[in-house]
Amino acid sequence: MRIVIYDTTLRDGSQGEGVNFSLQDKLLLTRRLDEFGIDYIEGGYPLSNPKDAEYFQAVQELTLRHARVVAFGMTRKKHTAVEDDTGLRALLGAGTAVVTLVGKTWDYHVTHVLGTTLDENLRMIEDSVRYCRRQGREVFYDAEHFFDGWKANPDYALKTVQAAAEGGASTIILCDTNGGTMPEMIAEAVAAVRRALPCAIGIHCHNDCDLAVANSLAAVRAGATQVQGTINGLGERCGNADLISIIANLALKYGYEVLQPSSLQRLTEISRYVYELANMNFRSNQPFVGSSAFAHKGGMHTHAVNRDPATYEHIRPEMVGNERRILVSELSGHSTILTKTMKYRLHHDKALLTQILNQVQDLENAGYEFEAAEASFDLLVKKAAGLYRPWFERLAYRVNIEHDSERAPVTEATVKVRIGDQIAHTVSEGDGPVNALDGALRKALTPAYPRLQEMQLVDYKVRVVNAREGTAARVRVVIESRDATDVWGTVGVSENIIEASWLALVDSIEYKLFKDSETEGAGRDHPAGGSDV
Ligand SMILES: CC(=O)SCCNC(=O)CCNC(=O)[C@H](O)C(C)(C)COP(=O)(O)OP(=O)(O)OC[C@H]1O[C@@H](n2cnc3c(N)ncnc32)[C@H](O)[C@@H]1OP(=O)(O)O
Ligand SMILES: CC(=O)C(=O)O
Repeated sequence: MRIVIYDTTLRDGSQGEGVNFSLQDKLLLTRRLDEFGIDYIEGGYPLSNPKDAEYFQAVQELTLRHARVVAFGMTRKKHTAVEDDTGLRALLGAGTAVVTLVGKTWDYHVTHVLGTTLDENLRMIEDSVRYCRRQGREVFYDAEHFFDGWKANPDYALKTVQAAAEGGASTIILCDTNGGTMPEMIAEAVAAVRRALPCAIGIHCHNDCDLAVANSLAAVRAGATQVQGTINGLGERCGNADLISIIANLALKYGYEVLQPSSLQRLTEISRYVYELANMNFRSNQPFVGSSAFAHKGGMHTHAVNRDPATYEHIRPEMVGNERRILVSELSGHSTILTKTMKYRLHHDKALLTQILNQVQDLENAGYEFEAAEASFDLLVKKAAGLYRPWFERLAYRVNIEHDSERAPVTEATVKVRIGDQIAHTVSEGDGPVNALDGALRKALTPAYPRLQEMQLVDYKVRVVNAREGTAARVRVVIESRDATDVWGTVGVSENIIEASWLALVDSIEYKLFKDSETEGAGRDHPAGGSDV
């Protein structure tokens, strides 16, 4: 059986705190959602603002393969003729073949928010739906607060959706607008409405009890055939139902047909695209698509996963476009170290693996953390295995910050290193100490290693690791770097934040030099004429 997926990231998603899509963002996302295979894309609320109204004009220029774009609006104002209602005029002006109308279900909302009678609300619903139908639109009807209305006054709640059906709505979507309903209640009400109405039923849940996904699935099990939600669960208050989890669960756990055959493998990609577009951080523990969703840290887990991933994975990560990761930490056992050092073929040397494991545990005890610093771990392994030869020798560094009342602080770093038999002594200014050190170190090294120009530092995180010691506490600095092909993390720990940054920075540069020499052939560019790796 096929379940229709209705995405409201561009409308309800943008009602989430901190979410604001530009017109260009909205058009880009429309194209991506279409490519991903979404059936209906709710593009916005044309009455609300000029950007949304403009979107519906601009979107007509896009050639979409599959998705249908939907405009959203509310039922006519009380005691207003449909032809004179500005909301309906804006909705129809959007020019979409499908419109979604939201109307009131809960009697309390009708009397206290709309300030009208129960009968007038029924007329508002039926008139509005019928009018849009007469204008040639397919109409979806969002029954706002359906489940609260059902609890308070089920007869009236049912009359409101019957009015929408009378008006000609093709699908009635039951909304858990306040997100406070439990799954059994959702299932019971959906089944009851399904028995009472001739049209298709949909579900639209909010996540205030962290149940929006479970509630949406319960509704489908009770007969709903359309699911509304947003990518990554963006939306008002605690958000909407997360379509990422809904799509994966419908397809993989229940075997429903959803979207297109290739959509599932693109789930991780679309999730991350929306985070990027919304300028939000990824949620690493997000089910199915988070970077930790298939990350194994506990030594016992890694041991078993090496034998068969199904021992600690409910699905194969590639089914949703994600990947398995093995994390190194103080919780690692020999199997983790073995897996992470596979490329060095150290499996025969149990003593060395134990030495590396002990070193990781000691360093983590001293404040290091290798989970996000796999490049520093790689250098540690090289050193322990005798595979490390320095690309340069660090002789000295100095950082100076000058600040007077006349101008903003100026940071200057000086670095002295030996490369082969040459000494390089360089100076650089920067936005801050790390930026200045990075600049000076590169100035010193780039003439010998030009490919360092390809890399850049993309993230810098600092954390106090033993806060009770006050200013003598150690700090951990994690730096993320990237070049055209890879992203890597390095770590440094010290009582001095600049020294911790320097350690992480040097690791980052050394890792890049080793990485390039390993891909291009051992020894390339190495001042000693070749490394053993
Ligand atoms: C559950 C949902 O998420 S529904 C979507 C909610 N989304 C938004 O509110 C975002 C976009 N909203 C907006 O841009 C504005 O609120 C607008 C343009 C829709 C309306 O703006 P305004 O006319 O200034 O009204 P305002 O926002 O103050 O109040 C809402 C009005 O809608 C009326 N209203 C609310 N729901 C309905 C409905 N289903 N049918 C008819 N009228 C309704 C209210 O009674 C109120 O009208 P009143 O001031 O005449 O009493
Ligand atoms: C329609 C809608 O967004 C809601 O009821 O939550």
